Amino acid sequence: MIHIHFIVNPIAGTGDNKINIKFLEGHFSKDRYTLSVKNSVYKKHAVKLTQESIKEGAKIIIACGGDGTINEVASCIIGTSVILGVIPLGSGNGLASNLKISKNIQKAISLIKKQDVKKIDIGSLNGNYFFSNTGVGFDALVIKNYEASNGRKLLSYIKGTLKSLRDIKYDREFDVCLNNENLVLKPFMIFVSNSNVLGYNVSLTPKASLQDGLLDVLIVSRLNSFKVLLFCLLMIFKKHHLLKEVKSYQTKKITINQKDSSFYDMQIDGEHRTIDDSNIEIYIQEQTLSIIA
Ligand SMILES: Nc1ncnc2c1ncn2[C@@H]1O[C@H](COP(=O)(O)OP(=O)(O)OP(=O)(O)O)[C@@H](O)[C@H]1O
Repeated sequence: MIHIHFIVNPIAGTGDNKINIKFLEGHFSKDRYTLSVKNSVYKKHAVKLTQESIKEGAKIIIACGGDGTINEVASCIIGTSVILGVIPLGSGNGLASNLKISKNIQKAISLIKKQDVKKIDIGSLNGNYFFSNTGVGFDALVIKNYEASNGRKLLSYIKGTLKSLRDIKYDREFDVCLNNENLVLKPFMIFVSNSNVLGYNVSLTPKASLQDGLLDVLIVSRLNSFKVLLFCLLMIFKKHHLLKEVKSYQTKKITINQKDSSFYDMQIDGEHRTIDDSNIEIYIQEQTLSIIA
C-alpha cells in the first residue's frame, strides 16, 4: 500500500479547485493506495498539516497549491524520506512550470502515479528554505503590497507593482559578497533564484536549473522611474539583462549585510517575510528534495 496525503490550499489560484477525497478515489485504486486529503484553513496551516501527515506515515505528500503551499509542505519534508508531489493550483506556479508539471489536474495526477522521482537543489536563507526564489528590494515590496491588498488575482499583482513603483526607496546600503566579489550598493533589487520561472511564465533567471548546484542571482542597481518601467517591459520579453544596471551571477552562496537596520523585508517563494537580522546568508543545498516530476 502506498500512503499518499494531499495538502490542499483551497484559496490558491482561482480558489475553485475540485480536489477532494471522492474525486481522488476515482483516480487512485483502493488496492494500491490509501489516501488522505487535508485542506489548509489559514496561512501557514499547511506546515502543521504536513507535520501531522509525516507522523501518520505518509510516504508521498502532494502539495496542491502554488509556490507558497509548496514551500510550506516541502520545508517540512526536508531531512525525511517523504517524497513531494505537486498539483499546481496556484496563480504563478513558478516551480511547477520549471518542472513542466501540467496545470491540468488529470495530467498532474497521472504524473504522480508514475512516481518518477528527481532530486532537486533547494535554497537556504538564515534557517528558512526556498525552492523557487527569494529576494530583497522591489520584488519583496511588490509581494508585500500584493498581500496587503487582500486581492488574489493578476490585477492585484499589477496594482501591487504600481504601488511599489511609487513606494520604492533607496535608503538601505547593502554589502553584498558572492564569488569572492564584494559590492556596496543601494539596489533596486537583489533576486536569488533556484528555478528558471518566476511565475506566470515570466523569468528573471532563464538560465537557472534546479539540478546544477547553483543559485542564479540578479542584482539590479538603482533605476530611475523610466528605467524601472523599461525593466518591467524588458522582463516580459526576457531581455532585462540588456540594461547596464542589471548584472547576472551564478553562485553557491551569497551574503548580504547592512549596518543601519536589523531586519530585511524579503519575499520567499512569493510570500512576504521579515528576516530579523542584519546579516543574511543564502546558499544552495544540492539535490536535497525528492520530487515527483
Ligand atoms: N484557507 C486559507 N486562507 C487564507 N490563506 C491561506 C489558506 N490556506 C493557505 N493559505 C495561504 O495562501 C498563500 C498563497 O498560497 P499559494 O502560493 O499556494 O497560492 P498562490 O499565491 O495562488 O500561488 P503562487 O504562489 O504560485 O502564485 C500562502 O501564504 C498560504 O499560507
